[in-house]
Amino acid sequence: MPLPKAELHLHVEGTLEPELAFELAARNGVELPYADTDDLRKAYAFDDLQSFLNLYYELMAVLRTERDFEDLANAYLARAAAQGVRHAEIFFDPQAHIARGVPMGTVVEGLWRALGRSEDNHGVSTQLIMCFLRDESADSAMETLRAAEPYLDRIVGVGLDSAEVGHPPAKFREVYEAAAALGLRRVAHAGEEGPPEYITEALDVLGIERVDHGLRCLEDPALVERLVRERVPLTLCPLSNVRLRAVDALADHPLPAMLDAGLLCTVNSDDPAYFGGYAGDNFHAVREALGLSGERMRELARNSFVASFLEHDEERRARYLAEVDAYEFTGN
Ligand code: HPA
Ligand SMILES: [Zn+2]
Repeated sequence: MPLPKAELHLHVEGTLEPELAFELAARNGVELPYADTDDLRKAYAFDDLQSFLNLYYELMAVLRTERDFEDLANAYLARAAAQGVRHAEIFFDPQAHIARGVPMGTVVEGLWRALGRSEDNHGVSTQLIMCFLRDESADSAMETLRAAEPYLDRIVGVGLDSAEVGHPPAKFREVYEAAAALGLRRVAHAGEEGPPEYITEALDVLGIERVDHGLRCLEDPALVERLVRERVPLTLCPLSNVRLRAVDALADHPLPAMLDAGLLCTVNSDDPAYFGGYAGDNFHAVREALGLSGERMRELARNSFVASFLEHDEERRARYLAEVDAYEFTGN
């Protein structure tokens, strides 16, 4: 049995495996510019975030109907459950679908067909976090928030993703204020490729409660001190960092130093179909490459539940934490 964990940084569109991409392409009559799944997999060699995003947006063309989004989410939830994920807070990118003529309702209702039954079908509790594309305009983000208003009972919070450099968080001040006024939780990608100043700005201007990635905080000791003092969680994605060349190799990942510094680090998969693994694969990989002890692994699992948005159900959080404490260490 794998170590119980929460997944807090997972783009549902990034769980689109090549086999499902071809199946949905055939179902929807979408032509993919790849001969077969092997040919597609050859395109999974990235130099940086943008080279990944190009393929990520291209493959989304196969997602068209509610059933497509339902199938995508169910495929993820089955894999996540098998790797010990007990709770998942799942990002989605509505602007990338709306731009292709797929309405917000199709995306949210389709995902909900899987998420609404996830506890019964997969034993995984879920929440949805709607991300804005930071390389699109602030007006577009605000329109997206308005389009989501009929679905807010299904959305716990907002996030910010896509190409980071050149798109500082403050661009989205008003939309985050509007999201807060609607009672939504707030997170943002910051310090993945962008500078540590973007992390500070996301905290101060956007009022975020968790930092997605946040790796580059290490360049600013005062910021590290603040993140420790304020117990701000970081959702790290180690296999993603290797594939997008934020670190040279997993053995060089600063996770152990970050834990030693007292940062509230969590380990997540980001875009598992593209980066070589799901949540349990990331746990296993850091344990092997960095020689983490069982107690360190347990700390990461505990952190994932501590950092999750389970304030509406503290009993559940306590139950998950008790599962971590009771876990007998053999693998991950
Ligand atoms: O890793 C990521 N970073 C930024 N945007 C993204 N959108 C999907 N995955 C990512
Ligand atoms: Zn991400």
